[in-house]
Amino acid sequence: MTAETAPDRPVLRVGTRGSQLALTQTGTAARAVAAAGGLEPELVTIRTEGDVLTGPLSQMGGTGVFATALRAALLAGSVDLAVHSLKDLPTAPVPGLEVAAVPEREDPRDALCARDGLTLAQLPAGAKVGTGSPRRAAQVRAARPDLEIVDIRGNVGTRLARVAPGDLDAVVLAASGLHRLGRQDAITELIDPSVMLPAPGQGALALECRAEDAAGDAPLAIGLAAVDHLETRLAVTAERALLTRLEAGCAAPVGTYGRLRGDELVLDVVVADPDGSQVMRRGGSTAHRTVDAARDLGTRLADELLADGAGRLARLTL
Ligand SMILES: NCc1[nH]cc(CCC(=O)O)c1CC(=O)O
Repeated sequence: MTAETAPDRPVLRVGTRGSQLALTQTGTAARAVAAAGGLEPELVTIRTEGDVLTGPLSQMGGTGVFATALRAALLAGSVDLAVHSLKDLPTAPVPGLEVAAVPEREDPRDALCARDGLTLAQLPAGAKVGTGSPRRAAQVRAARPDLEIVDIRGNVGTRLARVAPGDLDAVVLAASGLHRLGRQDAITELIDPSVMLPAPGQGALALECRAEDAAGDAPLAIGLAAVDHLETRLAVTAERALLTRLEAGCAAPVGTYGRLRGDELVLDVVVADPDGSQVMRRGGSTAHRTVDAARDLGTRLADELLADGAGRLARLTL
């Protein structure tokens, strides 16, 4: 990318989706890994199934539409590193690949972007709120049953542009994406997690490479170790273990938020009917700050929810 510097440094080929958000966050992550490993980053744009298909995301047939092509490029050796939005990455491990680093998370909250500076509580009855996410729809409906949910999709800019006279009164988007794109000016409320729990992994990135490149003292392994962030890894490990046990995908009506509070790892969960009629909440914590304890916490909360009948809800879509 920066041809004027050190032409003799080995090149790090980094796969990315072509959206503006993907290019921005991949560029930032790639520069950090490359700088720490003494490498020269080069972005390789890969067109994914999720960029090509149109229609509601919740009906596009399951998880991983964004990740599959990047993973194929890693396995084929055409790139050495893939940068994913963690919340779009399927939980099933891929033989031969490893999420070797999870950098420090951005703000995990969802953001309301409404006309006239309005908050969720201030929107008038009947106001139209756009989202393609069953998780967001369920929690908006639970908080404000009088609002109308409109199913939308498209990239962040497209969705923001729908907030216009005669169209939508508001949309809900991830605060992290808006920050990365420099569009935080559009945010009228950072929705508190007590009202809306984010998607598992929201705001975090997953840096994935071939398993044989993840360990040892090769430049890439050194670069990845330098950007890995333990607190974020613990939080997202608990969130993703929950999702795995619920057998829910990234488009499921499941919200969860893990974070350290003092010495404890705390996890909050919501599983909801997308129509807002049923909302199940759960919380738990562990005193052990290890990846294994984080995984156990997520699995345990999922088992408690399943025992209460959450399995039906977790597999519902809009
Ligand atoms: N499913 C789309 C998607 N995937 C990742 C982000 C950005 C947020 C993140 O990095 O978690 C977004 C946009 C959004 O949800 O508003």
